[in-house]
Formats: sequence, C-alpha cells, structure tokens
Amino acid sequence: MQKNLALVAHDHKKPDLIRWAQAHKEILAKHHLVATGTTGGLLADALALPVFRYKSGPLGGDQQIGALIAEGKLDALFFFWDPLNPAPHDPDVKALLRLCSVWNVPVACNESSADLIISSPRFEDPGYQRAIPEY
Ligand SMILES: O=C(CO)COP(=O)(O)O
Repeated sequence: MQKNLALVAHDHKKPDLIRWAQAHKEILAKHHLVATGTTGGLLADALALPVFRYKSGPLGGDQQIGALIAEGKLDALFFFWDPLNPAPHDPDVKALLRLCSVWNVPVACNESSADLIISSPRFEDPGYQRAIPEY
C-alpha cells in the first residue's frame, strides 16, 4: 500500500538525508514523497523521483507538513534536523515533532532510526495499521 512519506533535512544534514534516500531509493520509489522546498528539490534531482515540494522550512514548510499530520495524511516523517546549529524557525521544528507524538506518526530524526523504520517488516505490511489516537 502506498504511503505518504515526508523527508526533511536542515542544511548541514541534507547530504546525510540524500545519501540515505539514495540507499533506500527502491523502497521510497513505491511511495508518495513530500518534502520541504529545498530538501525536496535536492531529493528530486538525486533520486530522479517525483517529490511534492512544500515551502522551505523557514517559510512555513514544516507547518505545512504538520498540517498533513493533523489531517491524518502522513504515514511517516524522516526529519534529519540539526542539533548543533540554531534555526530561525525552531518553534516550527518543535511543533512538527510534537505533532508526530500527538498523532503517533513514526518519525526518524537520524540515519539509524530511519534505517530501522524503513527496514521494519511492518513498514510494508498492508496488515499493519499504526494506532491513531482518538481525542
Ligand atoms: O528548514 C527545514 C526544516 O525545518 C527544511 O527546509 P528546506 O528543505 O527548505 O531547507
């Protein structure tokens, strides 16, 4: 079953995310990919796959992806955020990560977590449904 996957990386982490995405291109290609603006452009070029691009993170892209989560339209987030450099839109970053917890959306903030999520047998098991909280 095709999932909606979001891929996002801060500038210093973009090379890591692109390398990771190239290594997992075969699986990613089966799904619908969305990204923040700059990350999405780099991914589309590197993977030669369609990637729907929202606005750049500092201009609201994180919030747009957060809206997808709130609407139940995102299945996983791969967000390689930068723990060593401050971002002007840090509140948006925090809000996006918070919504993953609110809605029990799998989120990987680094390469090893991303590896584990994408290689999980449950990732492509059509019989697996993550629990969606009722509020
Ligand atoms: O800032 C970002 C996520 O917080 C990413 O935005 P870009 O992909 O546009 O660089």
